[in-house]
Amino acid sequence: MSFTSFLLAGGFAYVVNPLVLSLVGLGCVLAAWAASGRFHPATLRKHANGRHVLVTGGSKGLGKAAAAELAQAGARVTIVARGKDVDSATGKSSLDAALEELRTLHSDPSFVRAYAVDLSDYPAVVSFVRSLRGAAGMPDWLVAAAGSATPGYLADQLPADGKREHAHDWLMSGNYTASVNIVRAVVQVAKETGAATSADAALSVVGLTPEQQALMPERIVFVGSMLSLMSFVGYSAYSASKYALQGLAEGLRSEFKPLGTKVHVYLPGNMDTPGHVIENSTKPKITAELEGASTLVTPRDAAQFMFASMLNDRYIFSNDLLGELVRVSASTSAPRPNPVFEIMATPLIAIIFSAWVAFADFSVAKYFRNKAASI
Ligand SMILES: CCCCCCCCCCCCCCCC(=O)[C@@H](N)CO
Repeated sequence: MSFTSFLLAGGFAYVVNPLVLSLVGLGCVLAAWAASGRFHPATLRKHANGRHVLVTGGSKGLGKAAAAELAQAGARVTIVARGKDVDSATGKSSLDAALEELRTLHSDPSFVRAYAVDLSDYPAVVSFVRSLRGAAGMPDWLVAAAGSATPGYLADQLPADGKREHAHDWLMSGNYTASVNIVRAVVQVAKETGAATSADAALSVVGLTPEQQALMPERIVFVGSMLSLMSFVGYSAYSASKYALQGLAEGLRSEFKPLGTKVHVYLPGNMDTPGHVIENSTKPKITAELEGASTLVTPRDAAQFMFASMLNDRYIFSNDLLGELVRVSASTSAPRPNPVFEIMATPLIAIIFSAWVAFADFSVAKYFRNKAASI
């Protein structure tokens, strides 16, 4: 064997083979991802028809789009939002407007309900769940879609005058605390049922007696973001709250499994929503430039992808192709739907992702260099 053919054989074994394997893995991962996100209205109808679904943040954006799909699928839908913002033209809050709109989509308008609740206020959330239980029963599914984004540099988001309420605090309360509160309130109201007997103690699972277990939802989906698994300039406050949500979901996925409660985390990219318009008003230019890599989707497409993936029992998923790559390369305790293909694809994704991070650091440096040069 000549030295050249030795090198070629070595090169093939060490570079081409792994590359081919990685590409095959990636192809299979992406094919499975696309298939699991394909929405079939009949499938949602089959699973959601007659179920009671509670949607937080249901007055706008993804929450409202999700509620619309559910209403069309014949679910009993309850939306919750703060409901404080009143449209000066119509005199109606976004919550009332969404309720009206959703009722037109349902074959039985009385199946759609709306409650104005500040989800960051735990006692208020508990009394809401108590009254919901009386009015419509406990939810079969819980879609925790409440949240918002106010990007900005940390140096521009310092607490003013010792005021506690600033981006790093209120994104935590609006995105994380609001979501954990609704889950805790549902569990708390479930725990108010039935006096515990000694038999219950033996049969209790993760702190709930059989009677209480029956009141737990079948599915809980937390709406995170691609920024639950990565971050960059301008998103420190937002991303922290979305990482927190992801950690919560990861713990609860394991804990609620013996109850038969399936936990999911959805990691959308950017969506064409009222919230997106607001966030763009405080978004640094460089932040917008870096996230340009993800495409804007309609909340309806995002909601459909979410339900399709949930019903395919994906635990953590993104509708964005880059989001799927980020998920596959993330090192978490999330179960993998296709472990073999994902492990095969990982080296290639890790190379692309590292290149992106280097590119992002370079872009940030260049942005501020050019900014300084422009004056
Ligand atoms: C192999 C992997 C390559 C990785 C490339 C990463 C691309 C970065 C795109 C980040 C987009 C962030 C979208 C979420 C935005 C969001 O949640 C807020 N705008 C809130 O609304």
